[in-house]
Amino acid sequence: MTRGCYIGRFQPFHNGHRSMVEAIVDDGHVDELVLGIGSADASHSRHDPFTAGERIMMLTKSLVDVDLVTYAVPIEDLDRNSVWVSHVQSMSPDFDVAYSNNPLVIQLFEEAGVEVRQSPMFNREVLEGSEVRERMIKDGNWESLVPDAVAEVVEEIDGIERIQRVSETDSNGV
Ligand SMILES: Nc1ncnc2c1ncn2[C@@H]1O[C@H](COP(=O)(O)OP(=O)(O)OP(=O)(O)O)[C@@H](O)[C@H]1O
Ligand SMILES: NC(=O)c1ccc[n+]([C@@H]2O[C@H](COP(=O)(O)O)[C@@H](O)[C@H]2O)c1
Repeated sequence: MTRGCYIGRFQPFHNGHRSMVEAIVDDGHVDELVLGIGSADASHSRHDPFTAGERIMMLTKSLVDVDLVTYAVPIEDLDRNSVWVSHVQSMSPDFDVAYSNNPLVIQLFEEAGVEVRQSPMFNREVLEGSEVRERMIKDGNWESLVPDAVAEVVEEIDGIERIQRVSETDSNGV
């Protein structure tokens, strides 16, 4: 039995993330997949509007039809990159391979001796968290970039009102 770990902030979970999970399933290398919710402690900002619990709802409901056992595990950030992989391992079920397209994450796992697999970037011109958040703030068409289940969760939690309101006072970038 082989288990993988795919870490992301998922702010929000979008169709690029969903395509990456589908690529992991098609790859056939793992039987189970841990979804690590990075920056789990962050919420209520332009860059990180949604709580870890809300992100767990988004990805759990978006992946009900996927033929893979998945576990969502919140992972808080640490000040020290050098011990971050140990921190991830301490919070997660054991895994044999990490999935990421993030250069720093890839470097940290490889330096710790963990095999890393990447996927192609899917339609990255628009399938990017910052693009989805920008559209949410500007009342653009963000729904087409996320699974239907994510749009439903955003509606349930009044997510658009939240991100628009925090953006009025949060001058950091999306
Ligand atoms: N369109 C995509 N295709 C393939 N992988 C993606 C895509 N978008 C994000 N990823 C990968 O998924 C992981 C988690 O990404 P993350 O949650 O940071 O999303 P993001 O779209 O890069 O968001 P942000 O703009 O908020 O940084 C990273 O490894 C990232 O490279
Ligand atoms: N030192 C640290 O806490 C550390 C290091 C590398 C990645 N991370 C986190 O891992 C996640 C990586 O996800 P993304 O690929 O979505 O950026 C982010 O939440 C990021 O903050 C944290």
